[in-house]
Amino acid sequence: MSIKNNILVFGGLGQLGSCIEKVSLERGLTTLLYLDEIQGNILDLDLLHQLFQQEGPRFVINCAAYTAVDKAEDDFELCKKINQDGAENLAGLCAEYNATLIHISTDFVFEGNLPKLLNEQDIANPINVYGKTKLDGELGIARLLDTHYIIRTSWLYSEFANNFVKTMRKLGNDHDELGVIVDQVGTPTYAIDLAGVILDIITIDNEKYGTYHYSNEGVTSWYDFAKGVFDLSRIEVKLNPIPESAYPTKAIRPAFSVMDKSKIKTTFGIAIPYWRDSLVKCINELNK
Ligand SMILES: NC(=O)C1=CN([C@@H]2O[C@H](COP(=O)(O)OP(=O)(O)OC[C@H]3O[C@@H](n4cnc5c(N)ncnc54)[C@H](OP(=O)(O)O)[C@@H]3O)[C@@H](O)[C@H]2O)C=CC1
Ligand SMILES: Cc1cn([C@H]2C[C@H](O)[C@@H](COP(=O)(O)OP(=O)(O)O[C@H]3O[C@@H](C)C(=O)[C@@H](O)[C@H]3O)O2)c(=O)[nH]c1=O
Repeated sequence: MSIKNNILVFGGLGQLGSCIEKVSLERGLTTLLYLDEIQGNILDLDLLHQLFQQEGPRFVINCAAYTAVDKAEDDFELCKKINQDGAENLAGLCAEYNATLIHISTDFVFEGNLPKLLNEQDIANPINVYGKTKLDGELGIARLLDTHYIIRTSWLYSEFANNFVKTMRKLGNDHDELGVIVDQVGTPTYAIDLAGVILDIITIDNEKYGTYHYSNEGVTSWYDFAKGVFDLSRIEVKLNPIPESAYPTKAIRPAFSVMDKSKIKTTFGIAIPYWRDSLVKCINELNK
C-alpha cells in the first residue's frame, strides 16, 4: 500500500521544485511527492487522472512550465501547450478531485512600459510568447477552479538548475569583460524564499484564494544584479552597463516590472527579505 502524499509538486525537479524540496525537508514536511516531466507530465490527462485517484492530493503545486523566454518565440505551440493547456489540465483535475492549486506565474505577463509598481489589479498585456502563454494559463485556471492561488514572481534564481546568477558566474569566470542590460528594471527573487512562502500559504490554509504578487524587496537592473553576483562571488570581470538595444534578443522583455507585494504580505502576514540579502545566502550556498 502506498503512503498517501497530500501535496503533489509538478515540475518537481526544476529550479523551484528543488527549492520546495529543500525547504520542506528543513521544515520536516514529508507528505510531498515531487514529479518529473515523465511521472507527472501535465499534458497527459490519463496519467493525471491516475495520479489524482491514487494520491488524493489536498494541494497541488504547479512548478512545471516552458521557461525558455527567447526559444519560446519560435516554439509557440509547445510553449502554449505547457503553460496554458497543462495549467488548465491541472485546474480541471483539482476541481474534479477537490484539491487546491498553487500555480506560479510571472512578471512577464505585464508590458512594463511605465515606472509604476504593479499590483494584482493592473491590466496584464504581455509582450512576448512566454508571457502571453503564462497569462492564458492564469485565465484558464481562474475559469476552471475557484480554489486556486496564482503567485506571480520575477527573476527567480537559486543554487538549483539554470538561472541568471549561475549564468553570470560561469560567464564571469570565462570572460574578461561583459555587457549586461541596465535599462530593464525589476526585482530578483531567491527561489528558496518563494518556496518558503508557498509552504506558508499551504500551512496557513486560510482559503483567501486569488492572485498574488511575490518577489524579494527592492528594485534593481540586470546590470546591478550581475554586479552584485560578481562582487559577492569575488569574480573579477570588467562589467559594462549597456542599453537593451546593444544586446538584441528574440523576445522583447518588460522595461519595468517591479511588483507591489502588499496583498501577499497582509493576507498571509509574511515578511519579505531584501533582494541583496537573499543573494548573499545563495552565493554562500554556491560557494560551498
Ligand atoms: N525562472 C524564472 O526566472 C521565473 C520563473 N517563473 C515561473 O516559476 C515557475 C517555476 O520556474 P523554474 O523552476 O525556474 O523553471 P524550470 O524551467 O527550472 O522548471 C520547470 C520544470 O517544468 C518541467 N516541465 C516541462 N514540461 C513539462 C510537462 N509537460 N509536464 C511536467 N513538467 C514539465 C521541466 O522539465 P524539463 O526541464 O525536463 O523540461 C522543468 O523541470 C514556472 O511556472 C515559471 O514560469 C516566474 C518568474 C521567473
Ligand atoms: C546572459 C546575458 C543576459 N543579458 C540580459 C538579457 C535579459 O534582458 C536579461 C536576463 O536574461 P535571462 O535570459 O537570463 O533571463 P530571462 O530568461 O529573461 O528571465 C526571465 O525568465 C522568465 C522565465 C521569467 O518569468 C522572468 O521573470 C525572468 O526571470 O539579461 C545581458 O544583458 N547580458 C548577458 O550576458
